[in-house]
Amino acid sequence: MDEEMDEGGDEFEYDTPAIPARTAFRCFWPLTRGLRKWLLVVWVCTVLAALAETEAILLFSDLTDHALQKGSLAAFWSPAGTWLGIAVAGAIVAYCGNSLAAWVTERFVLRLREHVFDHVQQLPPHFFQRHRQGDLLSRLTSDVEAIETLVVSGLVGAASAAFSALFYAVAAFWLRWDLAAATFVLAPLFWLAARRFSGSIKDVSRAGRVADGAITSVVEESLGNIVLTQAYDRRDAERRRLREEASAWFRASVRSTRLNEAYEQLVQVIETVCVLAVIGIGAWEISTGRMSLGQLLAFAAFLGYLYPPVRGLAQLGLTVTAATAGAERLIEILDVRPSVTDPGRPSDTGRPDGTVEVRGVTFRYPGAGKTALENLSFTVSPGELVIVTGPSGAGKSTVSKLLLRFYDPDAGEVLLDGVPLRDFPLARLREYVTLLPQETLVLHDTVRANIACGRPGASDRAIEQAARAADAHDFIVRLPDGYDTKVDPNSARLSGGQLQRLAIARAILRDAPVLVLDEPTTGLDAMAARRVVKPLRRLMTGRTTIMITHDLNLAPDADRILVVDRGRIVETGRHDELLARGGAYARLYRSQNNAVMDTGELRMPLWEETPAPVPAPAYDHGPGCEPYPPAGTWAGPACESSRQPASESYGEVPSYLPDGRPLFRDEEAWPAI
Ligand SMILES: Nc1ncnc2c1ncn2[C@@H]1O[C@H](COP(=O)(O)OP(=O)(O)OP(=O)(O)O)[C@@H](O)[C@H]1O
Repeated sequence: MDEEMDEGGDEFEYDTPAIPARTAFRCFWPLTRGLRKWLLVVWVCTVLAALAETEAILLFSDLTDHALQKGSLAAFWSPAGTWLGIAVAGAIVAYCGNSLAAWVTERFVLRLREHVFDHVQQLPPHFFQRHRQGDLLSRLTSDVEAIETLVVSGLVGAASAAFSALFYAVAAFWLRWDLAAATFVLAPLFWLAARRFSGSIKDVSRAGRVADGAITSVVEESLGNIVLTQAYDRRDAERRRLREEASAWFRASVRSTRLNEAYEQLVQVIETVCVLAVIGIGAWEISTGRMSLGQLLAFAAFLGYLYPPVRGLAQLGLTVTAATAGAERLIEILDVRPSVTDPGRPSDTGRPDGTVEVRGVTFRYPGAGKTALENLSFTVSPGELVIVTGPSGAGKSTVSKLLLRFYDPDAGEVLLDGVPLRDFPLARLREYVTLLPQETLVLHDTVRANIACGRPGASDRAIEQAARAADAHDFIVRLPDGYDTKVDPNSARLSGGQLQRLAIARAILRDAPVLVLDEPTTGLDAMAARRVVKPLRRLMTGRTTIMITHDLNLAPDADRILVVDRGRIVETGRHDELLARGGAYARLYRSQNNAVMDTGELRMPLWEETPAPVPAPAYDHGPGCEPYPPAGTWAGPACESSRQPASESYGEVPSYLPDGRPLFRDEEAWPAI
C-alpha cells in the first residue's frame, strides 16, 4: 500500500473485535424471518419426541415392577403394546423434526451466504485492495457455516435440550423427589466444567479461523502468481509461507481437540459420580423397603436420559462460543458500509446525451492521508474524446472511479447531463456509463455469455455484430466451440489482445452514451495494441469518451487532453497545442517516445529529434508545490537528449501519417448495431 496509506492508517486493518454471543445472535436473528414458524415446528417435534421417551421410561418402570418382578406375562402385553405404539410415534415425530431441522438449517445458511455475498459485492474497491482474498473466501464459506451453529442449530439444540432435561427431571422428581434432589445437587458441576473451558475454546477457535483464512490466502496468492513462483524459483519461499500459516492452524487445531477431549473426559467423570450416588442412595432405599427395584431402574434410566441433554446444554455453550469467533469475522465485514448507495429519490431522466461535467471535485480515499484529487474540473460534451494523462499516481484512475460512482467526491460534484451522479439509481448509472478497465475481466462462462453480459438478453445476432465490430468474430469462430467455447479468467486460450477485443464487444453491445476507458492498450504488445485500436475507434464513435492512458498514440485524435498531476489538472488543450506549448504534456509525450516502443507502427514520427543542451522549463504548480517535474523523476535521462525549445521542435506537428492517411478519424463509419 502507498505511503499515504500508512500515514493515514487503514480503516480495515484492525484485529477482529470480540463480540458477546448474545450480540452476534441478535445480529443474525433477523435472517431467520420466514423460517421461524418452521423452527417452532421443529421445536414441537423435539418436545413430542422427549415426551415419548419419558412415557417409555415410565412404562419400563411399570413393566419391571408388574411383569418382571412378579413374573406375570399378563401384565406384560398392555404396557408393551403402549410402549411400542409410543416408540413408533416418537420415531416418526423425530424423523420429521430432524428432516425439517436440516431444511431450516440449510435455508438459513443459503440466505446468510447470499446476504454476506451481496453486501461484499457493494463494497468499495479499496476494501478489496486491503483485504486478502483468501481470508474473504474463508469468511464467506466456513464462517458462514459457523453462524448457523450459533443461530439455528444452537437455538433448536438449546430449546430441545432444555425441554428434554426438564421432562426427565420432572419425571425423576415425580418418581422420587428426595433421590432426584440429591442427584441434582451435583448438576452445577456440569455447568462449572463448561465455564472453565469456554474462554480457552473461544480463543483457540478464533485463532483457528484466522489461520484457516491465512492458509486459503497463501494458496490463492501462490497459485495466482504461479508464473512468478516458477520463474524465480520461489517454491521454497512459498512453501515456508504456507508452512508458517499451516503451523498456526495446526497448533490451534491440536489445542482445540485437546480442550474438547479434556472437557469430555471431565464430564464423564462427573456423570459416573452422579450414577454412583444414585445407585448408593437407591441401594440404601431398597434395603429399607422404601423403593422398588423397578423404581430404581426407572430412576437410573431417567438419569441416563437426563445427562445427554444437560451435557448437550453445556457443550452447546462451548459450540456457540466457538461459533461466535466466526460470527465476529463476518460482523466485521458486514459493518463496513458501501461507499455509495442508491438515492432516496432517484432522478427520472431518460437516457442521457452524455455530457459529463466534473465540477470542483476533491477526493481522498477512505483512510488515506493525502487527497487523490484536488479541485478538479472539466466538461466533456457528447461525442467528444477526452484523454486524461499524467504520471503514475497522478489520480487518473481515481477520475474513472468517480465517473462510475464507485465513490462520491468529498467536495464538488460529478454530473451527467447536468444531473449529479448521486441522483441516478446505481444500476441505471452503470447502464449509461460503461467502463473498460485496464485488466480484462472475463467471466467463467462461454464467449457468448461473456459478450452478452454487456446487455443481458441480447440476441445471438446482436452478439455476433458486436463481436464483428470488435474484430473478435474471426478468432471466436476459430475456437473449438466458436461462441460456445468456455473461457475463464486464467484461460490461456485467449491472448491479452483477444480478451481486450472481447471486452470491447461487450462494451459495444452495452451501447452506453458514456465510455470510460482505463488504459485500454496497456499491457498489450505492439501487434495486439494495433489490433485493438480499430475496434476501440468503432466503440468510441458517437459516444462521450474519457480515456485514461499513458499511451499517447491516440492523443492526436483527442478533442482535448487533460494532463493531471498530483490530483490537479496542470495542462489542457489539443495534442498539437500542448506539444507546441512545450510544457508538461510535451515532456510526457517526449519521454514516452523515448521509452520502449509499445504500439509499433501506430507511433507517429512527430519530429526529428535534435539533441540540444537547453534544459526543459520547469512547470510551476503553484505555491507549496515542487517545480514540475521533480528533479530526476519526470523527464528522466532518456529525455535529456531531446530537450529543445518548444517553439523550434513542436511548431509543425504532422496530422497525417507518412502514407497520407489522416491521424485517427481515418475510418469509415461503422454501421450502428
Ligand atoms: N485504494 C486506495 N487507497 C488509498 N490511496 C489510494 C488508493 N488508490 C489509489 N490511491 C492513491 O491515490 C493517488 C492516485 O491514484 P490513481 O490510481 O488514481 O493514480 P493513477 O494516475 O491512475 O496512477 P497509475 O497511472 O499508476 O495507474 C495515488 O497517490 C495513490 O497512491
